[in-house]
Amino acid sequence: MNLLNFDQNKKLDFIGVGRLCVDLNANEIHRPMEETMTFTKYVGGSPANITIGMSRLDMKSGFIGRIADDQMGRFIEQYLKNNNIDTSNVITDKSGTVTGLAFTEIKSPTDCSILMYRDNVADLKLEPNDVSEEYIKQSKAILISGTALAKSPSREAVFLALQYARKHGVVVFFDIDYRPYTWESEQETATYYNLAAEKCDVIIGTREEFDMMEKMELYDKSDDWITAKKWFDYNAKIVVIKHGAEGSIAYAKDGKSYTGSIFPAKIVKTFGAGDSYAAGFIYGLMKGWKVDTAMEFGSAAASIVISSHSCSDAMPTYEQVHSVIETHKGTSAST
Ligand SMILES: Nc1ncnc2c1ncn2[C@@H]1O[C@H](COP(=O)(O)OP(=O)(O)O)[C@@H](O)[C@H]1O
Ligand SMILES: O=C(O)C[C@@H](O)[C@H](O)C(=O)COP(=O)(O)O
Repeated sequence: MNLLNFDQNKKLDFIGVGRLCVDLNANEIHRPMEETMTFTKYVGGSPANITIGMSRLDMKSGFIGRIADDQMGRFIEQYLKNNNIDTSNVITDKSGTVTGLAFTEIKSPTDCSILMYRDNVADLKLEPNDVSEEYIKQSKAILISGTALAKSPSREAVFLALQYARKHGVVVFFDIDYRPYTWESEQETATYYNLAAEKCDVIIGTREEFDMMEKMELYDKSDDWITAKKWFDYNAKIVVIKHGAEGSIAYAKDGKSYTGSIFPAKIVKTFGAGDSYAAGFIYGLMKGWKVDTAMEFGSAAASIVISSHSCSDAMPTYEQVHSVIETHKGTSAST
């Protein structure tokens, strides 16, 4: 029995919801931001990156979000179009908002950080009115990213998207994508994350992100199985907990669990691992693969992106991911 049911009659495969931003990745790597002089501009924002990843894997994709009425906003829209992503539900915000910027600092392959400029950003102005029931209804799956829950009206827009998805049998993927700087308090954060997670079919997050959601629980210490099983009483069929270079673990509602291996990488920077893993993993599940096969595909996609300078632009094609898997067949790169 399939854990997830993707309605093959729907004309779109996948819709990303939420943040469309710009990444400015340091060109002079292995030095602190203070000494970095030049940056390369890429489309960014976790759900944008994942949707670009899905489109590179030939999934028919669209996006629901707001962009700023500025040069950066137009750059994002054009890039999505160039990547075959339907932008009919990407709205230009005319209220004077700006594009969210993420400056990345690459001090070493393992010491990377992000400096965010997110005051008055267009993505958080997404309104319930922007969310079309008809559009969501015609997709096999949607992806919600937690950062869009941080502020109204984007928060309400996401809950409406979740409601439409559930009503029309659209599979909901939830990438926790917790960015502390967008939130007011830990209690507020945990409250909205938990409310959203209840409505999702697949929940993907790092151990630290799930710990944030469990702030109000009385657990002594974090435990992946305890984390996962709570969600099977709601709508979840699969819960994935990512552990960075140690790989990942997935629990399924049917009681099975799967350990995800990692692939060796010539790491340039660590960010982008989660977004590329998500794209590869979701692709595998949508193809009807077994959970561990989808995890392997996600890990191989991540190894490609962390070996590259960008997140969005480095999202791999099927052939690229397949070639990494073939190259490492039989070697034990796994945890
Ligand atoms: N150092 C690494 N080498 C190879 N693969 C990695 C490395 N770090 C992360 N990955 C891959 O990317 C996945 C997601 O990474 P993780 O760091 O947990 O997520 P996030 O980027 O969301 O914090 C991991 O499960 C693993 O497959
Ligand atoms: O999500 C953002 O706003 C920034 C991303 O575009 C950025 O490149 C990044 O941090 C990706 O993060 P990850 O995939 O969760 O590691």
